Amino acid sequence: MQLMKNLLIVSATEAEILPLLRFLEANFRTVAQHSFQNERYSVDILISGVGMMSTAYNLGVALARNTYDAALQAGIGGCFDMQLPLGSVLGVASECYADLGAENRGAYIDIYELGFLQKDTYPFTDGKLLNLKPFEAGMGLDLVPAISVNTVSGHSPTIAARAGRYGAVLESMEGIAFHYACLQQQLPFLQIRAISNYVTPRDRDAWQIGLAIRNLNQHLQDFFSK
Ligand SMILES: O=C(O)c1cccc(C(=O)CC[C@H]2O[C@@H](n3cnc4c(=O)[nH]cnc43)[C@H](O)[C@@H]2O)c1
Repeated sequence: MQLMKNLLIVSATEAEILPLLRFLEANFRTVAQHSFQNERYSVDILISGVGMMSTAYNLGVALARNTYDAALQAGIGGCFDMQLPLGSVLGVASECYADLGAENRGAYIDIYELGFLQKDTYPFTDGKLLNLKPFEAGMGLDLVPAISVNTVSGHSPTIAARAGRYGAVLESMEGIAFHYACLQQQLPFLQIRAISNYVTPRDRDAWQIGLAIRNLNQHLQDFFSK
């Protein structure tokens, strides 16, 4: 007999996860608001808010209230690699802070150089939060490095500095909070991001948010339809 898996899906905004919500409403039993079940899965959807602080708080509350077998973070994100098509869906192999530190005129001093955090203090490994055992081995996605920011990169010198320093493929505003909480709880996890925009000087008209949300949610629906 197969045991039911208890999953938490975290999304910053309802818009990013609305198609999956509609799918679950239509195909699963609704047991409470944003809480669904079928024979194989119990799925809670948490709208965590944009940014690391509200994600950390709301995720902490959810993890204190319930016991989960795994957590997914599903959202859109910016991409440093222009060879990857907009709308591509990727998993995240590692996360790191990219704007927690101090400015020194044109230079950036990170939290480690400032001496407030050690690069290898658990759950950090060389300053990164690694996902070494991704949920369902990454759900068929390519796994890439990501950074988290409070301020979306939108100025050429900042973009060049962050791209050079971290070698990341993806940028979001919540990923590190999710990795941190899951690693601390020793909870299997996977962060999934669909590329809504390239990380360039701000050009909101070029963002493909609808395409990214469709592809992200299709990937999740395919997973629950298997
Ligand atoms: O305008 C809309 O219709 C809309 C619908 C759903 C979501 C949004 C967002 O703006 C979500 C913000 C969310 O996206 C992540 N994100 C996207 N691109 C980047 C980026 O280049 N750098 C950092 N974060 C990015 C971020 O995690 C926000 O939570 C709009």
